[in-house]
Amino acid sequence: MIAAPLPDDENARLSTLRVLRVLDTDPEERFDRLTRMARRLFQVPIALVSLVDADRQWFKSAQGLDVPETPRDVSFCGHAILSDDILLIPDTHADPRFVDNPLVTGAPHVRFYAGCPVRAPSGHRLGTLCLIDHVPRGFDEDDQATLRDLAFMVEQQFAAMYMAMVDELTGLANRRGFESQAGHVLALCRRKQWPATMLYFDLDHFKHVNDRYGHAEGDWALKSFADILRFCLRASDVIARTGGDEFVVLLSGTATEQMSPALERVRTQVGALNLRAQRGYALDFSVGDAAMAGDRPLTLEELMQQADAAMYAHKQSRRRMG
Ligand SMILES: Nc1nc2c(ncn2[C@@H]2O[C@H](COP(=O)(O)OP(=O)(O)OP(=O)(O)O)[C@@H](O)[C@H]2O)c(=O)[nH]1
Repeated sequence: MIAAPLPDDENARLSTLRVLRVLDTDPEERFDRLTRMARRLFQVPIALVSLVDADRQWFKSAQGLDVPETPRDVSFCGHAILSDDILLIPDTHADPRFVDNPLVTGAPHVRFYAGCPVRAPSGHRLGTLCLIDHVPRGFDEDDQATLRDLAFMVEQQFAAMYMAMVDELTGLANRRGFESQAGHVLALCRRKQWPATMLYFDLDHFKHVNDRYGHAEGDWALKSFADILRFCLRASDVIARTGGDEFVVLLSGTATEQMSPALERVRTQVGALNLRAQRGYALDFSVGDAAMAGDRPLTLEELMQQADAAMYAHKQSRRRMG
């Protein structure tokens, strides 16, 4: 058996999957309708919407299969997300990548597989719409076109989820996405009595960038700052653009005294960007923090309010200093 290599965009792909907050959610009719349709149209026993997570493939919708997930290293879909086109295995017994795969030699005895990648609007391939049969079979151009159409309909459902949770300009979570993700992470911290720190960033004199250099330049600055946050923080930190030039970050398992290196990295990268880009203005920000100690639980709203107030105080003090 040959396990699939990781796609080049694996980190960004996984963070898109996290932002969607779709993993381990209940079945939904809008996806089940499409897998039912696929099973009927192609006369196959199994049709799935599979999402490829770090170590597993998890099924958002499964017709004809009773397990909610399988390990990633045995998954066919891990291979299918490596390209934009359909992965077609007419007979697994004739394919050295799959002939001794446990999903072939044991249940569900995959003999035929066709998987069409399903992308988020950002372009990252999240998983597939796939068909499985217990006997080898052909799959002509017409079948492939139909599978692509159905996969497109699955993509539209993910696009709707994505738009509700993601800031289109920067690809970070939006306010709603942040509240959903951060709420979940904070609940985990409270349960485990881990500390957490919230950072609230607001760009300085950003209106001036828009007014003087134009909206497109303002957009570039916002995207650049978002990239810096992504680069400087851990994949497990929740990062969002919650308003025009406002960004928030929830660092989980991090006490206030441990968050300074992360903040220093952000400062250093913003300084480096200003030197490198020479756009005629210097990007700068005010920032406030709020901490939750492991033994003193706070709500997300309380943390956000405290961090916002601290940011405002920082901005005022910078203004006074000129
Ligand atoms: N280019 C661009 N600008 C935006 C976007 N959303 C909001 N803005 C602008 O962001 C600016 C936010 O300005 P403010 O927060 O009021 O003020 P500021 O100039 O940053 O001032 P201080 O925060 O007090 O330093 C406004 O000019 C908005 O029009 C966007 O998506 N793209």
